[in-house]
Amino acid sequence: MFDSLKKKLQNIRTKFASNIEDAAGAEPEPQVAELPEGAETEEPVSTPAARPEAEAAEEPVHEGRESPTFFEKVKVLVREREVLLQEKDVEEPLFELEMVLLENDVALPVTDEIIARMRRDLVGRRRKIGASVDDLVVSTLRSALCGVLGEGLDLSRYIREHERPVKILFTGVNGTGKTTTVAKVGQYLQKNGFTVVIGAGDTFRAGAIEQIRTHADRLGIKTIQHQAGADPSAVLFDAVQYAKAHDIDVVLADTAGRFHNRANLMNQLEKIRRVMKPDLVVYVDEAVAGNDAVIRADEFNKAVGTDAVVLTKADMDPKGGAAISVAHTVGKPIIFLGTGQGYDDIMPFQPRAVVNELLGDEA
Ligand SMILES: Nc1nc2c(ncn2[C@@H]2O[C@H](COP(=O)(O)OP(=O)(O)OP(=O)(O)O)[C@@H](O)[C@H]2O)c(=O)[nH]1
Repeated sequence: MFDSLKKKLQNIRTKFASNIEDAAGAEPEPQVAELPEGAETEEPVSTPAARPEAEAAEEPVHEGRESPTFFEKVKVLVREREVLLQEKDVEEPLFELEMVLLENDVALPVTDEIIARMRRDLVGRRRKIGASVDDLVVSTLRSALCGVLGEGLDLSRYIREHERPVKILFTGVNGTGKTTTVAKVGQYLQKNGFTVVIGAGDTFRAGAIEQIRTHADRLGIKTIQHQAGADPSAVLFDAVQYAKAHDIDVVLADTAGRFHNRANLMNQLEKIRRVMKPDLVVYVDEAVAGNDAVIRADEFNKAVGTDAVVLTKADMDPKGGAAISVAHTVGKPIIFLGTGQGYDDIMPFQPRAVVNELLGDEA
């Protein structure tokens, strides 16, 4: 997943690290204060200009102790290794990062936001480098990426905190993996202890009812269906009634694929919303569509409103641009990533885990 972006980010890390090392090398070394002859009990002090007051206050005080050992002095120096970065020190790697993000389909405003966050975190601020410059780069990059990815949405928790049945309406463009996602989410919820019914609301595409029914039967989930061509609002209304009558926790509503600019289909969706009154409208699109998916999600949200997004086919997406951009652009969380064709191939979207995957690091 996101292999191309991952590899490029690794190169950028190295670039940032080498520029920061150069900048640190150009700074005056912190000094151990000259000790007056015979004054063995003095504290080691680093160059005062290199230390903010708050940190100076954290200096260990060896109260009632003899002079610090040589090892303690060295430890203080390593801990105090700092650098004051200027724009020129990070200009080049920031530009390269910008290019990498754009080439990997990260939307322009999101790229701008990431670069601005990196610049704000690095330039003009005295930063401790400690033992590894790479740690500084990774933590800055991590916080910039987490900043644009937002919080995510824990579906199990949402269901526990809402009145049952919780009604989830899945919408989106044709062929992006909506029906498969409904089945995957059904299994995910069952595994998390919830009961589920599926409404076969795609009455438009030939074979769609049989497709969702086959998935549901395999997973032991009840399907509510009408004839092909029936009014999807009526099907989904019946699914909600069934859930109420049988104390089912969640209704998952499949719908026909549609583009936001197809007025008749969007009116139909509006009617479904009025009749079914979903708690969550989930927009499904494919990660491989990159920026197109982000634009479509945004337009869908403006047209009918969206509460959360699922990005499918993340397993086939080397770039990761849509996954990074969509939440920030639409202002709604990604709830799941689809990671394959099997029912288990679904991953709750946890921004920190995705960033760790991208940076190839543990939290
Ligand atoms: N690799 C991969 N394939 C997926 C994923 N999700 C769905 N697919 C495949 O994408 C194809 C289309 O999936 P569907 O679920 O039929 O798509 P749909 O959006 O319901 O299609 P319409 O009913 O035409 O709107 C199928 O072959 C799925 O197996 C995923 O996360 N990864």
